[in-house]
Amino acid sequence: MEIELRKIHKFYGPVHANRGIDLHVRSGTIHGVLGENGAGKSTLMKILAGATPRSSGEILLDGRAVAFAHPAEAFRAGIGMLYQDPLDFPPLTVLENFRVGQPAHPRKSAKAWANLLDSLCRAFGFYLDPKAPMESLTLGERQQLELVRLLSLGCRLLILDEPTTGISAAQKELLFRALRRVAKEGKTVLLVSHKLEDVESLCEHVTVLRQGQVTGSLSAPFDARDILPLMFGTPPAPLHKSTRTFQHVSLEFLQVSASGGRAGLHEATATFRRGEVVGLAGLEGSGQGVFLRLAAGLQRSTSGHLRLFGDDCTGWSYHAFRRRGVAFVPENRLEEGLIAGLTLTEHFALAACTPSLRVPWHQARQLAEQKVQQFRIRGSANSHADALSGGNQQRLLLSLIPSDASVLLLEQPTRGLDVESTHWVWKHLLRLADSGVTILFSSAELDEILMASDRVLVFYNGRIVLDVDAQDAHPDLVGAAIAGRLSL
Ligand SMILES: Nc1ncnc2c1ncn2[C@@H]1O[C@H](COP(=O)(O)OP(=O)(O)OP(=O)(O)O)[C@@H](O)[C@H]1O
Repeated sequence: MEIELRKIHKFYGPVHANRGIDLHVRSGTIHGVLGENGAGKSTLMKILAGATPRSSGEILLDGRAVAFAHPAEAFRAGIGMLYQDPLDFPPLTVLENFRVGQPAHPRKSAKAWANLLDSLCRAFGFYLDPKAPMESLTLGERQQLELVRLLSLGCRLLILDEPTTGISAAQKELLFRALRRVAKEGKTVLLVSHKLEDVESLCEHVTVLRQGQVTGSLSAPFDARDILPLMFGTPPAPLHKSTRTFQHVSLEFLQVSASGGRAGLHEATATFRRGEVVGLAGLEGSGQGVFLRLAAGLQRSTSGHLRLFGDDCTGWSYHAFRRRGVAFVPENRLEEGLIAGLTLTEHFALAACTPSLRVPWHQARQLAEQKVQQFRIRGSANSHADALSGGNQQRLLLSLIPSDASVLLLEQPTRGLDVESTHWVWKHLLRLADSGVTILFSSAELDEILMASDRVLVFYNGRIVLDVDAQDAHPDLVGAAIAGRLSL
């Protein structure tokens, strides 16, 4: 399917998110759309997928002008979009999710649907248990299911919004192989990303957006020196880490085991100190998620002990951890971290958690306005959390971290952020660490782990298999540990 977008404009009230965008994508190609946070990429893709109306401009599919009032219309025209957080139904099984949107075949048995799913998965090298509850799947697996579902429904243009954030390197490789195959079969793929490496390894063409406008279109082979100025104007400043020493113990894990995730956690022992930044690496579901949630009181251990500032905190509730200064920033911003439909002011009013029944609106509003400035959130105190771009939602989440936090636990703190926002987030976090906050974070990006950590813990199959200081954390060593080729 050949796509041509002409002079697309989109206003969200006063926000001019797309400012006359032209985009031409040839049939059977993989085309990248790159841009920093808030550049207008998701808006443009949502317009193409019928999820939001354009303010003006034209869309041509195979030379024919189209107008979609609804995603279902775009879908019927062969356009499918795989969102950053796939739009699936967590309480349903894999097979039930696969059947969503499929035409009714009263005589087609569950077995026949399972066989269809199985054959599609096999073709791409995916393995998905049709009976598994959706909520037990990793993000990468949820993506795989959505991909085969969209293809089985006859999509000829696949739009993927930041598909490689939060998935493992192995899952990324599988996904890229699948997308190359899809393009070879003549389908068109649009890949929205911040990551040059993804575009370099997958795309034949790339269009770069900045502040709602196209700043350039390039064809492979790409050179980062050409692309970065198109994305950011001037290249972002490199991250500077101060050298710190760590003495006082804040958090301890002593032989802690727990169930949950894909591999659970087995006899984890580790000690963390004030001011230390510790990166938790590992393939998705290798135990690092369970580890963070245990430290936040969101999950209970089955054996072992946890200590917080010397006190045994095994079995404490989330609120007990919270009262002792533990703050948790989840990966799923809109599902767990923020509340869609509530404004920034309402978020600060909720976070204030006063024991009285009176809501401190005035203070909450002032705080929201102050944080918008301080965290450079593109929005206002009245903006709804779900109306912010992904990067701005992350800034809002960080601005909600209580000022008295002494242990900060973050899942994928820069997931979906561009290079500049990633640097901004880390500068902010390292300032907190400098003031004595212990920071534990998980990330699917090895670069981020190596860039920001004072110490690296690698999880494999539910166990900590490597615990090293940053200066000894060579990419080869950490990579081998992640891949399970190392045991302590
Ligand atoms: N529903 C909405 N209501 C109001 N403003 C919006 C809405 N959706 C997006 N915006 C604004 O439009 C601009 C472009 O946002 P968009 O999500 O398209 O950017 P993006 O390039 O996809 O960013 P990110 O990579 O951070 O997701 C931003 O300023 C954003 O705050």
